[in-house]
Amino acid sequence: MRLIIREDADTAAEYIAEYIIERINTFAPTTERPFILGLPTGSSPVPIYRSLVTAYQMGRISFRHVITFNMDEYVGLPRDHPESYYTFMHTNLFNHVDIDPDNINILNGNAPDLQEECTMYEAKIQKYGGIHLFLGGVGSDGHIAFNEPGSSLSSRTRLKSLAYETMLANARFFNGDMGLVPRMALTVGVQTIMNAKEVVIIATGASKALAIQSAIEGGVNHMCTLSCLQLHPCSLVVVDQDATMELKVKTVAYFRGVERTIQKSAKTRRPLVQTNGIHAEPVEAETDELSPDSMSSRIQIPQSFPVRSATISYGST
Ligand SMILES: N[C@@H]1[C@@H](O)[C@H](O)[C@@H](COP(=O)(O)O)O[C@@H]1O
Repeated sequence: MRLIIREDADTAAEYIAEYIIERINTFAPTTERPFILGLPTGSSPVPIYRSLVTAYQMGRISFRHVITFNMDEYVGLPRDHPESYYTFMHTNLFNHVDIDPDNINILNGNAPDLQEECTMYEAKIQKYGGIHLFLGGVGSDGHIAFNEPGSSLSSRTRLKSLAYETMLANARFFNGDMGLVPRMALTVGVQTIMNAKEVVIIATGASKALAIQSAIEGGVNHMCTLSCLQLHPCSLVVVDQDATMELKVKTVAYFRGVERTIQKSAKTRRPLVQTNGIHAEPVEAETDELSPDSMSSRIQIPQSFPVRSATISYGST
């Protein structure tokens, strides 16, 4: 897992938007070989979608050959309800870019047979050969998609009851009225996300700090389903300063050091290392350039240290 820390929510979102643009453009999708993108809802991804729309308007990205699969949808909320995830995605992204409506996949929370809907969704993802990049957010209790605490780490797309904490958090979208928040949702499973070739998570704000601490410094645990990413060969978590508040100084220093090393290596333009089928930056020992105000400046970094390429390169464990 890699952790990228940015000053605030906007710069964290900007980082991810640029990352997605780079991934899609490098992939150079076509009709025969589309890019398969998993997408989340929630307030955290909104600035990412805003940046993607701007990039599209500037001609920097096209969604013509991108196929999307959304993470989840409420059960029983009409599709055109202002708070349905269908409406959210169209308002924030799909209505503003050149995506083919046939390439948009969102679970139907009003399907006559919800189990069948979930089974078909999984099958459709498989049909396309899996998801290339799954973007996600995280709940304050560490849930990913709607995989609430206690979810099976081997779960697939299915019907879930929402946790009280999630309903409380989402009540803000329903005029603060808990009674209006749907109690159930369809959601991709933890394993559905784990099967993506790459997973990128946005987590911003102090309310996510405990979840981030648990997912990064704790063990793999079904009470914080985001922690499953520790087992993913290519996962990236992008946070703002506030979301790091519960992390150890040493943890923050380590991940900042990794990023600096990668940036330095990129500048020297050494040949790329291939890790898990994805291009990675080469490894180089970190020796200097600690900014005086960074937490890392209080930590002694040896002149050189052995680093496994998989530890420090993009797509690290
Ligand atoms: N199902 C969604 C999650 O996918 C999302 O990550 C979470 C956090 O949302 P926010 O970004 O608004 O904090 O909200 C909901 O529970």
